[in-house]
Amino acid sequence: MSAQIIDGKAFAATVREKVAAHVTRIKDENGITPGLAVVLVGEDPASQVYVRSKGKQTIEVGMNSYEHKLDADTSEATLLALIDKLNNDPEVHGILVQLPLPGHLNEDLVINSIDPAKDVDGFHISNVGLLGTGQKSMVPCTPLGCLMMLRGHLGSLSGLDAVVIGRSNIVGKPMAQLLLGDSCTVTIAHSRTKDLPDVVRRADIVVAAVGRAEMVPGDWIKPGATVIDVGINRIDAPEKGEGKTRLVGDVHFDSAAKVAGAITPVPGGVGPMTIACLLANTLTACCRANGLVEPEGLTA
Ligand SMILES: Nc1nc2c(c(=O)[nH]1)N[C@@H](CN(C=O)c1ccc(C(=O)N[C@@H](CCC(=O)O)C(=O)O)cc1)CN2
Repeated sequence: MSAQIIDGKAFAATVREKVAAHVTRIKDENGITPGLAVVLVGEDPASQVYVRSKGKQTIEVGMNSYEHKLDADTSEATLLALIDKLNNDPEVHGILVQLPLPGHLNEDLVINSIDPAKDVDGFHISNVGLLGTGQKSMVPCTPLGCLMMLRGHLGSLSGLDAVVIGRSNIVGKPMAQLLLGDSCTVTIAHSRTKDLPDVVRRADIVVAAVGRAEMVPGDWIKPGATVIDVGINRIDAPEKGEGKTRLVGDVHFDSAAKVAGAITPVPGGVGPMTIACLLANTLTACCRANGLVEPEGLTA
């Protein structure tokens, strides 16, 4: 293995430290405590873990955490009424509805009912439009975390060839916008892209966000490229014992690490940055709502 490992846990710890320091300052100087409301509908086990972790980390950086756990059969009207209440609560600066939602709920409708200024996920159509036009917005947490790690590792991204594999609204599209904002030449590749291996081989930066275990092998990677693996896929691991599983990314780590200049691991890469950036976004939303100076280096 020759690639440098980009340690997402260490990056996330630094982000949380910066957030905590700024939270202390605005509490002391302005008497304001940022508050994050997280809404979970249903009992999806992974979502329960993420929501618990979000609540714990919110409190650890000194912010207020408000958790709303609703039954899986909650009606759309009930969920929208809760969001309306949170939109109008001055103690709540950030609102997040954990995804995925149960199938009977219209995800777009729910997300677009959140006050864009409190939309710490950056999924509201207003924030999508602001980001796409290079204006100040709330930036989706996972792509923001990827950008912070790329900047931290490479310094300037200007002029680099970047390929984003995956075109989801949550990761692929906003990631491409952020890379463009940092003056990369950006290609968005997806399941219909012709000659995907050749497209990836041209890239100085590869962001893999397709959700297919180990889909990108090392021989697709340009020597020295920086590889950011967004995928979190659970696969069988018979080598660990019967019925055991392990997490892998969208990139085949062992072969890619032999060629890349740097690579994020799974777990311990992009994932921890997602929650750290949620805390950063909540702080940013609080500062904007109160006309306070925004913390430096915590947004795009
Ligand atoms: N409203 C939202 N819903 C979802 C988002 C989101 O950003 N906003 N992202 C994902 C889930 N997610 C946060 O919500 C998330 C996923 C993974 C991790 C993480 O730290 N992963 C670890 C591995 C965890 C494990 O062992 O299973 C890692 O990669 O090291 C954090 C947050 C979907 N929903």
